[in-house]
Amino acid sequence: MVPQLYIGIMSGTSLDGIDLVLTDFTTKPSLLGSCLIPFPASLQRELRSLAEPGNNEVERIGPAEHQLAECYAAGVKQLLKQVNYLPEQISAIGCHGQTIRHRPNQLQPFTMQLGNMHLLAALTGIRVIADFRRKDMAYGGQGAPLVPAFHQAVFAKAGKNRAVVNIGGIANISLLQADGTITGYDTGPGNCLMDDWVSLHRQLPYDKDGAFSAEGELLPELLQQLLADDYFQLSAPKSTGREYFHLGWLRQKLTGLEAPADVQRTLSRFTALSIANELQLPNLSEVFICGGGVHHPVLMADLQQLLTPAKVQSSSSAGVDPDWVEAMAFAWLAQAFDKQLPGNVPAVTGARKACVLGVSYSP
Ligand SMILES: Nc1ncnc2c1ncn2[C@@H]1O[C@H](COP(=O)(O)OP(=O)(O)OP(=O)(O)O)[C@@H](O)[C@H]1O
Ligand SMILES: CC(=O)N[C@H]1[C@@H]2OC[C@@H](O2)[C@@H](O)[C@@H]1O[C@H](C)C(=O)O
Repeated sequence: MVPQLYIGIMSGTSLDGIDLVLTDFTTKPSLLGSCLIPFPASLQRELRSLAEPGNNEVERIGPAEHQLAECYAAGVKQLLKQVNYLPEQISAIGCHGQTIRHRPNQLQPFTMQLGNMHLLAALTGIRVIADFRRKDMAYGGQGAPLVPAFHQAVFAKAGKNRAVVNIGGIANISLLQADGTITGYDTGPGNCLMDDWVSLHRQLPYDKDGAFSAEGELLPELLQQLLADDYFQLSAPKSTGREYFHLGWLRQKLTGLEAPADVQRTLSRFTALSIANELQLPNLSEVFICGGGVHHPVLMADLQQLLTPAKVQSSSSAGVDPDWVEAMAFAWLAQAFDKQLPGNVPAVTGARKACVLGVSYSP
């Protein structure tokens, strides 16, 4: 059997760094190695700033894409060294790129992921598959979320209603039903508002182990304000991003008199509720959590309380490391491209048809 080794690269909305995995798809998907490359601080600042509509973006995108490709390539080199593989043994890299704008609902919808993929192919000597979202959008889809097809491939179990929840910057769910049907969408913020708030008040990049949330008391009125936002009333298909859920959005809901720790506690409850409200299915037996939110104990405890009797657990209990699911999904999408299999799920994104997603960049 010819080995099918694919590298997946994901740098998500949290901008915490670049996730890389080497995945073997020769039989069932198996993780051979992984690493996280932090962004140089200046690039992280620039990407954060490019994700907010501002000035002179065209001139700034070029160098940012170049530097991003260099960081992705350095990550690939580190990963290959770590697992002791050579570039020529790798079938392809599936690279998500860095989302700086996602506007699926306007008259001329668009989504933009940065990364000079030609340069990544040239620097690594490995073929790159990228630009996964825009074909789905060309057929009327949201272009997101795209992980549900991969979630189905690895988490679905005949006869069981299961849900997979990715809690990154933004949270998205996949509902894998007993009869094989699949739905899913972005539920709203994952960690992004908690990250913004703890960074403002404690100068920390994130609420490590939920410590700041655990200090505060729930503010029921604020919670209702947050949940009353229009996004939560929209029906699926729907997807969102940092251009919608950001500090300015949160500030509009505050009186200014709240204690910071109470706001943080309320944000973690709000995140849990905005996810759990979408998972109220009869006979939902298991909920698998992946993404960085799995490490936030206050959030996880709230989710378990809100979803009982379903069992809320890390995706590791289904044999998939929660920190690498998204990067594995982009390795999986690259192998789907090579097999010319559809990567989107029209019932999820709203696209008019199932499509092979991605564009190939040869070295
Ligand atoms: N020990 C921890 N305690 C609390 N929160 C944590 C911990 N570790 C990670 N996180 C949270 O997880 C976030 C990163 O999650 P992840 O890497 O899944 O996001 P992402 O992939 O960038 O986002 P998205 O899925 O929206 O693209 C951090 O910003 C932080 O909020
Ligand atoms: C436009 C974009 O980058 N969306 C991301 C983001 O992060 C989580 C959520 O919002 C999801 O819609 C998507 O990522 C995953 C990988 C997806 O497409 O399934």
